[in-house]
Amino acid sequence: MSYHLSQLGWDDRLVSEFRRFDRPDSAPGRVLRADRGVCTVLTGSGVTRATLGGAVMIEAARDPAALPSAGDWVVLRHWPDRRTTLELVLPRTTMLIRRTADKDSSGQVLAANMDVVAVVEPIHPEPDDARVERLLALAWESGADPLLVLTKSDTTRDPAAVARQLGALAPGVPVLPVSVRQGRGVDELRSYFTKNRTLALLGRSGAGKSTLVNALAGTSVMPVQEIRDADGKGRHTTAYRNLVPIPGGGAVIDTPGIRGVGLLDTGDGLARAFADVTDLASRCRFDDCAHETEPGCAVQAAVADGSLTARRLASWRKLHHEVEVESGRKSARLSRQRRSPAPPSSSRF
Ligand SMILES: Nc1nc2c(ncn2[C@@H]2O[C@H](COP(=O)(O)OP(=O)(O)OP(=O)(O)O)[C@@H](O)[C@H]2O)c(=O)[nH]1
Ligand SMILES: [Zn+2]
Repeated sequence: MSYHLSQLGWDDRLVSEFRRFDRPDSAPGRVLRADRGVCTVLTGSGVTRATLGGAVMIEAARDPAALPSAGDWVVLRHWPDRRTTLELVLPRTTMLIRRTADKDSSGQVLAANMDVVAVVEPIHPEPDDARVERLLALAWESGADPLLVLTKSDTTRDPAAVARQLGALAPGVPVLPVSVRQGRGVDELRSYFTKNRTLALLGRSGAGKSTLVNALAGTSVMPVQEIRDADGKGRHTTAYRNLVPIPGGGAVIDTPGIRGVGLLDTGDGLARAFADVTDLASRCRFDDCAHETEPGCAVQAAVADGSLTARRLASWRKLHHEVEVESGRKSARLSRQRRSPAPPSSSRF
């Protein structure tokens, strides 16, 4: 398939970023899939596999978030021995980042440069309020526009009622019930990545993300295929790609079905996901109100009059606590890094 990078959002900003590194043997591309040490990249002349160049490895050793991820715009270099290396990740406009399990609280980038992040939550089995809240905080934190997609809407008689109910957990976020089975909501979802934009899907395994990608792309692109050589030696190829270019323009990024994601909230993702609570808190009598037994606490007043549920307040507290603990760990890591200076920086190429 020949594909113009402009249909994936390659624009003037990226052109000028790329020009700074342009050499006769280099080419720009977008990462379709990132594996350990090797990426599948779409360039103007097709899909290619690239191993990570030295500069990228050095950077990633210091900060795993520097590793290329699906959606990244990158600079490739073609070598005389036909190898292709990924030399540089161009600056990201947005990124979905989760906290990894290691005790250093570093981040893993799930997707980059998307315009919209859809939190995908199934209506069946029962939607999980806390998961929706957590994923929405992650979506806000990415810098992209959040959207809440409720899949399998054919499993309930009144999808609009479920949308209203979950909409209360998503202030300022459009809520879209979708059923691929009945073909409902799919066209509306498509409108989020027209004009060469990129939509990322974030949700638990089984939420229906692959089914959605297939419906949006109009083909069966998602199922994982493992092709083995006839001799059974196990050359392992997979058709699976996290970023799927959509015929006619735009792209969808399917993030891995995640069991749980740790928040790595360095900006205002949590505050925006809980805009209702943040707004109440700004109206408490004391600036440092802990929203417990203080007089004039607008948050507790809202719980008392039923306009804020105790469950949502508890959820907000829990995520806040998590972020505070993690940022404590992160500053410990940064001060350790400062004590051991980085190796001298090498040239990019
Ligand atoms: N009733 C109904 N079932 C659906 C719909 N969309 C998906 N499903 C079912 O939900 C299940 C999970 O769908 P997938 O698309 O594989 O989910 P996923 O989010 O990609 O899961 P992972 O690949 O594990 O990340 C499958 O059995 C689908 O058939 C829908 O619109 N209606
Ligand atoms: Zn208060």
